[in-house]
Amino acid sequence: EPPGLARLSPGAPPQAPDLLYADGLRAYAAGAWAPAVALLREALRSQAALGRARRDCGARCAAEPGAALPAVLLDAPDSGPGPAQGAWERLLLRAALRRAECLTQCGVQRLGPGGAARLRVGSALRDAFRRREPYNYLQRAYYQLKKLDLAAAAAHTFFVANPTHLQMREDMAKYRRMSRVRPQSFRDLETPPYWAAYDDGLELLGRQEAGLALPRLEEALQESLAQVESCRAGCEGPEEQQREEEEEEGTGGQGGLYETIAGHWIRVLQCRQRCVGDTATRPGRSFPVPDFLPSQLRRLHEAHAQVGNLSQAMENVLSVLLFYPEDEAAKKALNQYQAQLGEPRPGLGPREDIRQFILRSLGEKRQLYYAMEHLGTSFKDPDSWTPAAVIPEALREKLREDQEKRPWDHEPPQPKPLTHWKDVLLLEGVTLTQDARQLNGSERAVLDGLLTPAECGLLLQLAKDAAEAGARSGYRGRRSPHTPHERFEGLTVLKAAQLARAGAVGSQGAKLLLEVSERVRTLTQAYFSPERPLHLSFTHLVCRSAIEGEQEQRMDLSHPVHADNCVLDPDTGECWREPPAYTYRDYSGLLYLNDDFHGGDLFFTEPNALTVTAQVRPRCGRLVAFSSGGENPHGVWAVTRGRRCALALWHTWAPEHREQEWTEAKELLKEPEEEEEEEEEEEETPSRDPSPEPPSRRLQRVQDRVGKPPRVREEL
Ligand SMILES: O=C(O)CCC(=O)C(=O)O
Ligand SMILES: [Fe+3]
Repeated sequence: EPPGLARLSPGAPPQAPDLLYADGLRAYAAGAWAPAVALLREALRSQAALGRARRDCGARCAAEPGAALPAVLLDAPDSGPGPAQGAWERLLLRAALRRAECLTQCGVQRLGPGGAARLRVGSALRDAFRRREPYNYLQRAYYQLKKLDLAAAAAHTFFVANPTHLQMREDMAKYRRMSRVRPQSFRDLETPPYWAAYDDGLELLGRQEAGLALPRLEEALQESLAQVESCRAGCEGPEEQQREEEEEEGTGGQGGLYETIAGHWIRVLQCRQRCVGDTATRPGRSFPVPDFLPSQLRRLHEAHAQVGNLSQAMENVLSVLLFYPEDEAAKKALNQYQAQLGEPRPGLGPREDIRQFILRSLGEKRQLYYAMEHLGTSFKDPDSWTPAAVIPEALREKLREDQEKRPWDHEPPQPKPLTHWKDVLLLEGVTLTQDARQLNGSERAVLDGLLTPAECGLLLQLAKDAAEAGARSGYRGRRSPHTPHERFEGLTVLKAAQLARAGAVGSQGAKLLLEVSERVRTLTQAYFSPERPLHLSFTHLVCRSAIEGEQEQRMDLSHPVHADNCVLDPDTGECWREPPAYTYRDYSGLLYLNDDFHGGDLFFTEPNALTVTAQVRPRCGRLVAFSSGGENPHGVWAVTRGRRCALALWHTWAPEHREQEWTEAKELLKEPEEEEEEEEEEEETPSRDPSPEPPSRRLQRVQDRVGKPPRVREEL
């Protein structure tokens, strides 16, 4: 029997997560897949049970009369005559003893002998669980057991929290290629549901569906608050104490009774204050959604106002004002709602949940600032709404200085509305393969999975058909403008639409070209420019082919090093944003369609145009996106065999440089049915589309040619 299985006797109280995990990994290493799965799952279950028990017990014991703090102690120490000297000490410590007793009993009831203390895990393991490491092992074990649905779910769960994990990226691609894995299999087994509610709410709002968005937005807010509570309960657990011991190790943090109590209490408060940020940080991200709660309240009041729920709009906007009393937009909205409501409604105030939340948080901040001023502890206030009055005078000056000195500490480097990221990461299996850091640059990214093999096939066919149509009309594939050793064919979206209209190419391909360019635009905007819309300014499908017999001793490039929106001077490294460069291009995208050619890798260089800093191999569905300026000089190595096709497109912030042809092409490609609706009586003119073929069949043909998705037997 593999090690550790004895731990899994049914009905027994949960075992310690770290022991289970260690046994699970041993079983895994021994290739005992089924026990590995059982143990790893039990480790996750036990860890979750521990969290739940702590939260529930915390809530229950806080509500227990004997264990709650006497009301008299809840007032500030200087608010009038308190209990007689020495009495508060007795009251406080008696309540603490009683609370500890309650928590211990509750833990034993919920988790068996030893309670929560028996299950506590070290910080390294806690981090591993936070990083969702067990899911990486789980997915492989499931895979070995041929449980592909679960394997894909586990892989996805891990990948969500580790979006740049290289191995998992490849594994994910393999799962996607497996015909027996359905898209629904890629589900997240861990992310708390409030993110789904939050994303749904935003999406519905984006579609002007305020009525449908409201329940989701409300759910998101309530569930985020619940998550904050759960996180806060965790702050009272032994882990915090342990962290404290670890941090103080070697610093001789041995105080007396009150120093120790105060020290521990400060840690608990610091931990609690971190909870909103934790709740607002999506799995796999380093930074929280900024102003998570106030911004949800803003959306709520606006949505309520839109559907005419004025009193709820009031409650929510008043809640925003609790965070930011000087918020001009909120004040204006408030006046408007008041005017619309007519007579004043005395009962109408801010939301109770938010009022409580703010009061409690401010109380904690006061204590933390007090300790900072008088005990020298540190506290980095995570909130931007803290009123200045809460910060002691003596600290204000210093904090301001720090802020000026180190702005990056206070402004996270990527304060983008992370909601859009969902689209980037999860849009039909798109994955972030390399980010700017991995590509040694500032604004660069490689994303994979934008096209299926069938779609690449369709676009390649389009390029081929268009080239043949050109040849028939006496227009031979030109030599490349960049090198005499290659041929070069470019097809714009408008040309593609015209050819489709004339029946020279399939309209499927032409439509796909439009659709895909929009897909790239959406992703590029989400990734690089979420707060400012990007427009397509130019799109074309480019194929470069090696001219046979002219490849010996080639020294030149397929595309010399250049920047896309400025004229690069390699001698000085400067880049002049002036004509003949296309100065209005802001972001570039290259979406590759194939890899069956030699050479042709894209590379980035230093501004000297010589030193290569990163290199990308084209392949079907891979998008390289980057800012178009002098920070991204790039070129293409010679294509020495075969034909390399890519969709090259540029995005602009300037609406006046939006591609007109795109709209024209869209018009041209409108379904005949749609046109018929407009011009009801028009006869169908067969010349337009000589041999219409049902789209499904045409797609099928492409699939036949590209080959079925390989039934992957590869070792993961
Ligand atoms: O095809 C490529 O990989 C790069 C092309 C390019 O840089 C351009 O057209 O500006
Ligand atoms: Fe370029």
